[in-house]
Amino acid sequence: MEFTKMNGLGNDFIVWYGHQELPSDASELAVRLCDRHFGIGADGLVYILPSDKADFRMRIINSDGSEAEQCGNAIRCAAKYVYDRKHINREQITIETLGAGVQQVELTVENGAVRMVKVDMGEPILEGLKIPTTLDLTNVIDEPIEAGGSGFRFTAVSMGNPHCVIYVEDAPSFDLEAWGPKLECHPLFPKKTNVEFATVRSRKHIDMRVWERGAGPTLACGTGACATLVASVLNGYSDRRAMVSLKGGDLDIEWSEDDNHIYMTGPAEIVFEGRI
Ligand SMILES: N[C@@H](CCC[C@H](N)C(=O)O)C(=O)O
Repeated sequence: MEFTKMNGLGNDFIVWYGHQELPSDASELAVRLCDRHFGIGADGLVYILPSDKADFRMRIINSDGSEAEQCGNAIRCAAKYVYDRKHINREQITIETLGAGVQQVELTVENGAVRMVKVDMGEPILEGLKIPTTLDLTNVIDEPIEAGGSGFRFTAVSMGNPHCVIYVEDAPSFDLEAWGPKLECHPLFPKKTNVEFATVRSRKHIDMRVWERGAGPTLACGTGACATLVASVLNGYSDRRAMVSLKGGDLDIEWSEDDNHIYMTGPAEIVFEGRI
């Protein structure tokens, strides 16, 4: 099987092109191949498939074998892959996702290769988060949550996949390993959650570190950056457009007042090709 290794700000994927559908063993393959010692090593598998609604369809499997509804860094990688490998010759393309519908993607091309990708990530979902009991389902903003004997406050945002955004004093030095796993599997989130730890540096700049559902600490999370910007606006901390700095680099995120959509702009890279 031939694969391409790609990343978006260090959030890395094994990318497959040419399948008609997700293989039935995709989950086991993800666990084996994403292993950084016994496999190829990656945060997830990305399948670029045919679509009857868009130019392409993307499915993403986390390194633990679970499937995610959406992935911001992977969609930028998929867009670069199909353009650079000449499967499409347009700078505006559409990609269907499992949980966030069809997304419009705009490519910045230099010397025949994609350098930057802007994705219309759609509208953030603030309603219907399956959080039971006392919390108001339509507005889970700055609510208390307890994990491992410690108290935090969180804002819940879905970008098609679930995110729990928590503000901390200094995100880059925050102990992800201590709190990430406990919050990922917190009973408030029946489908588990991605957890973002954020520090607002100014109204236009947010530092964020992520503990991803099904993958643990990754260098970047595109949907997590979008969710963090939305949470920061809802809490009154930031403007509607800000740079979100992750361990692997920066994303430009805008929550448009005109159409309520989130626009994410960032790079994608092909690292190598291989056969397994
Ligand atoms: N890294 C991603 C998100 C990947 C999926 C996530 N782990 C989940 O299970 O929801 C991104 O860039 O958005």
